[in-house]
Amino acid sequence: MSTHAPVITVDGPSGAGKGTLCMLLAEKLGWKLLDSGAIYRVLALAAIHHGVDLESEDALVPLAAHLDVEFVAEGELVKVILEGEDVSGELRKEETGMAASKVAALPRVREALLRRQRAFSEAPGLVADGRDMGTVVFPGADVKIFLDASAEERAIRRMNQLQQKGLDVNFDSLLNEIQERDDRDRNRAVAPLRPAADALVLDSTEMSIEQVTAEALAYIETKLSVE
Ligand SMILES: Nc1ncnc2c1ncn2[C@@H]1O[C@H](COP(=O)(O)OP(=O)(O)OP(=O)(O)O)[C@@H](O)[C@H]1O
Ligand SMILES: Nc1ccn([C@@H]2O[C@H](COP(=O)(O)O)[C@@H](O)[C@H]2O)c(=O)n1
Repeated sequence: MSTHAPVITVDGPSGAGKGTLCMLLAEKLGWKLLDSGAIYRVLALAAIHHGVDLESEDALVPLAAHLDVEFVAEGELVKVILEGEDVSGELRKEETGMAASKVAALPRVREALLRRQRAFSEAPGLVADGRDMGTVVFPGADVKIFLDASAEERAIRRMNQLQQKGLDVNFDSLLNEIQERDDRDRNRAVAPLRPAADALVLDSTEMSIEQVTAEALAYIETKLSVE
C-alpha cells in the first residue's frame, strides 16, 4: 500500500518572507522543512571553492550530482556542512545568493538536483520553500502558496535583517541586487519563478509576519480538510 505524505509548497521572490513562513508552518505542523535555495547556494559555494566557472554547465553538473552536503539541526538553527566545512555564515551572504541564481539558471544543473529535493518528502509531511516547488519539484503538492511583496519592501526587510546582524548596508545596492536576481529567476528558460496555476498568491507587502502566517494557516486548513 502506498502512503501519501502531504506537501505544502511556498514559492516567491527573494526576501518575500518564504523562509520565515515555512519555518513557522513546519514548527506548527511538526513537518519536515526543505530550504531548496540553500541547495543552490551550497552548489554555488562548492563551485567557487573548487574554482569552477559559474556558467560552465558541463563542470557544474557532476558537482551538483555528487554534492557532499549535510544539514545539521542545532536547536532552532541549521548548520550547513559542505565537504566537512561549516559554511553556514558564507551561505547567507548576498553574493552567495547572486552566485546561486547563476548556477540555478542552467537546465541540467536543475535536473541533477531534482531527486535530492524530492527525497525530502516524507511522513508526516513536508513544507518546501523555493522558486519552483509548486511548478516543477512537487507539481502534485496538496497546498501551494506563492508569497510576494514589492521589491522595495523586500529590500527594506533585507536591510533590516542585515543591520540586525551588525552589517553596514546600502539600500540602493540591495534593491539593485534584488531586482537583478528577480530578473534572472523570472526570465530563465527552465523553471522560471512564477506562481503555479493552482497556487494561492499572497502579497505580503503590507502584511506582518503574523498576518501572513494566519492567512496561510487558514488556507492550509481548508485545503487539507476539504480535499
Ligand atoms: N511580512 C513580513 N513583514 C516584515 N518583515 C518580514 C515579513 N516576512 C519576513 N520578514 C523579514 O524579512 C526578512 C527576509 O525574510 P525571509 O528570509 O523569510 O525571506 P525569503 O523569502 O526566505 O528570502 P530568500 O529567498 O532570499 O531566502 C527576514 O528578516 C524576515 O524576518
Ligand atoms: N527552488 C529554487 C530555490 C532557489 N533557487 C535559486 O537560488 C537562489 C537563492 O535562493 P534563496 O531562496 O536562498 O535566496 C535564488 O535566487 C534562485 O536563483 C531556485 O532557482 N530554485
